[in-house]
Amino acid sequence: MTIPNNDFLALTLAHQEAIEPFSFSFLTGTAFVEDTGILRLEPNTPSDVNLVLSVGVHGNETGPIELVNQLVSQLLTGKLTLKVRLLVLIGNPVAANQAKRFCEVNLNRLFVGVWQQYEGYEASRAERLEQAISDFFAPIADKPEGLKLHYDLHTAIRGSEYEKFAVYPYVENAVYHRAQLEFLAASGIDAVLFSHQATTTFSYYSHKVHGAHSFTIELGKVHAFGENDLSRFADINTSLTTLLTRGYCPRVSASTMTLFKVLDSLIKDDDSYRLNLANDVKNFTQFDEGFVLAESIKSQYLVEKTGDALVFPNTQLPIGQRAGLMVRPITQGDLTLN
Ligand SMILES: O=C(O)CCC(=O)N[C@@H](CCC(=O)O)C(=O)O
Ligand SMILES: [Zn+2]
Repeated sequence: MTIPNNDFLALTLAHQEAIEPFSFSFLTGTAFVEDTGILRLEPNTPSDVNLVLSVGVHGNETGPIELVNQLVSQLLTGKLTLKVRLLVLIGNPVAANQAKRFCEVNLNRLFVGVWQQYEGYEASRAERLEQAISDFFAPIADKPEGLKLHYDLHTAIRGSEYEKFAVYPYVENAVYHRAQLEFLAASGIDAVLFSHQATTTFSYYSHKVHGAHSFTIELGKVHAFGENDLSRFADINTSLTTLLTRGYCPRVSASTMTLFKVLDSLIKDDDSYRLNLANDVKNFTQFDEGFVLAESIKSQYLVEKTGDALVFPNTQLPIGQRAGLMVRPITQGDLTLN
């Protein structure tokens, strides 16, 4: 058995809950469909590069799903030669079939074991996705030369002053990886946010638990299946193609990217919680010092310094969840890079 038409996305959507595992050979490797939306490709020639590409952790963020599905198809048909170990994860196939961000709970808040506190589809899917990554990295546990990479590709709910941006998950020693920043620059990323605290996102999970170089990467605005202009992903398509077929991360100077440190997470603390901004305000909109950006009967958030900006504003979520990230521009000189 193979993947019909080399279309892993179609197979996944047609078997959204489960699929019997199967494997087959293709020109430059072996493919293992391990579960629905979980595909491992092993190259014929051994590689120290172990790459996880996850997409559709939010079901309605279809652009990256189409992009990665196209790359997988090109590998399976022999148009591209596989030179790295690759794990492709379509995060939330059930929500994707319903064109929804999630069914019951936001999957991207359930990692690092938080799924244990929940029941239902997303909780079991978070457990399955963590297991898939653990299994994928297991063979290189004792190999210091093994490079672990995880790029979790998303699209954002609203427009953005920086169309493409990455979230660098919290790094305890605050030493950041120059080569990975340069890879992000080569991938057409316009801005990077450096997280200030541990979270329960997928990218934080693979960094914290597996020591991977891991990022949430936002590639533009959400569109429905079939309505994405894949030419807008040309830079990351090229950089991922180089990584897959040559086995290294292409790099250009990181100086093209605007860098931000995350100052605060805004937390929805009550049903009365609201953000004082128009619905169509873009990510990275800046505010003046003292502006009351968020308020509820329990709290008020005043902008600390003129120029501080807001990313991911959203109040359509349960109490206790993140309603936005406050960020402030920094320079490369503010960072320790290795
Ligand atoms: O546009 C939005 O408001 C959300 C887009 C999105 O899904 N972003 C991720 C970021 C994850 C991270 O902080 O690393 C999310 O909210 O899960
Ligand atoms: Zn998302």
